[in-house]
Amino acid sequence: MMITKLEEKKQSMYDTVLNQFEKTADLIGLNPNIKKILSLTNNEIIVHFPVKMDNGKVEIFTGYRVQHNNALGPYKGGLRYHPTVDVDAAKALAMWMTWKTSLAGLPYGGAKGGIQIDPRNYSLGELERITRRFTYALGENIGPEHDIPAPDVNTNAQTMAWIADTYMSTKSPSERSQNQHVVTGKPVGSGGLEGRDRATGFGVYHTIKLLHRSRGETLEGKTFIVQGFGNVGYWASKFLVEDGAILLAVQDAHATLYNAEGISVPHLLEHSSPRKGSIKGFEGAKEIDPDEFFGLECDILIPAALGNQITEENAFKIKATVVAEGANGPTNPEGEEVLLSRGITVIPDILCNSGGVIGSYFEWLQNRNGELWQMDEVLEKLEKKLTQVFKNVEGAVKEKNTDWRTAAYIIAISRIELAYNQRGIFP
Ligand SMILES: NC(=O)C1=CN([C@@H]2O[C@H](COP(=O)(O)OP(=O)(O)OC[C@H]3O[C@@H](n4cnc5c(N)ncnc54)[C@H](OP(=O)(O)O)[C@@H]3O)[C@@H](O)[C@H]2O)C=CC1
Ligand SMILES: O=C(O)CCC(=O)C(=O)O
Repeated sequence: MMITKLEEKKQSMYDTVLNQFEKTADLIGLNPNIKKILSLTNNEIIVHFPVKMDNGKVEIFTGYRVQHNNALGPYKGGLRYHPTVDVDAAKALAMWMTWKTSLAGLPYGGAKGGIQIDPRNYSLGELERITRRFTYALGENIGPEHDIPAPDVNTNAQTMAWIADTYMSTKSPSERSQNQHVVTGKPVGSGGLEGRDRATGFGVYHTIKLLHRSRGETLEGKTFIVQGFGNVGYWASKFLVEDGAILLAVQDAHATLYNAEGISVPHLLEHSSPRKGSIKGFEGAKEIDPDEFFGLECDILIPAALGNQITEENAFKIKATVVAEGANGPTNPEGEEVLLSRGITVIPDILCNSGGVIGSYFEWLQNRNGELWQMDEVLEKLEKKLTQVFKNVEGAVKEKNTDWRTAAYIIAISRIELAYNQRGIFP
């Protein structure tokens, strides 16, 4: 059977996460029974549901929720609306969530899902109806103590508000308010956490800062380039520039922009927001060939878009000395081998972008306890938690004399192994 380019890409995202897992499992001598369990996903839920479009016609949509593992707590992870969403992509992304929540020491497992659509093709009203029908179709496969979705690519606080409202409406009046934490990343005012919007980007920035600090450097004058100017790319850029770094180039799905003098983050946001997120046409930078992006001279590269962007085909071009993975799975194993052999430090996704799920955990606690946390309190707690997680990984890098991803995986997988062993199931 002929494999299309797109299918090859999706296939390799799942291969990537399995390769990373198996490498660590072998390194730490993971109990073979636990290895078997973690190699597979617990549940793969696929739902088909009808939605009436603005023109009166009915379209059938396909939605996914893959629950990888819940040894440490309820399943947790985002929902993505994108044409590349399918069961393999969701499996890979769900596994990454398991490692991420474990590494961060959160009482969660890992899940991911979404709908295979390009949301740009639908009106706001249609997106609302699609989201509500998807939630209804998922039914009790999600739940505040069972599986808690959150925003990911092309979903946001509004999407989460529709999900929470639909899910809560299926409960009896007395139970409704106890179910608000069925999703995190909600709008502030509807149970959302102050600061969850910036939590992932803040984490990307903070881990980059900590890495530089551990080398006796600051971010003042450091140059960086960002792929993706959505939630993660924007907030990471904003915090970095506020700390003295210079944004040289930005790439999204529609354009690649470059300015040797630095790109203004607020101006680029102002330009891109009303145009549904695209940076194309921004006057504060020149548009360059997308193929030039990874080879640009800079200190830090932040992939903050989709998976499998840094591969053996372009890793040799990268000039940055630090790759900070805002996206999930942006580097394939072959690409990483090239980066490491060239002395480039990779801050792995499960550490670098973990600010998002840590923020989600705070929101979940806030809802569960009927509290309202303030922005300064949230950012302080987030910074403290991220610093602790970073130091744990840094310690393992030194102790095991290994790269950052392997160190992070050793911690994450060992914690899950310990939980299984403590239950006494696998002598
Ligand atoms: N949101 C969160 O809290 C978290 C997100 N992540 C990960 O971060 C990444 C980005 O997520 P998020 O910022 O939320 O998503 P958004 O939807 O907010 O933004 C996605 C960005 O990626 C760009 N993009 C899409 N396809 C391509 C492409 N082929 N080449 C270049 N750029 C592209 C989009 O461009 P365009 O607008 O032109 O389509 C957009 O700028 C994902 O990998 C996600 O899983 C990880 C942890 C938490
Ligand atoms: O906030 C969350 O629960 C998960 C966010 C997410 O999807 C991710 O970290 O990749």
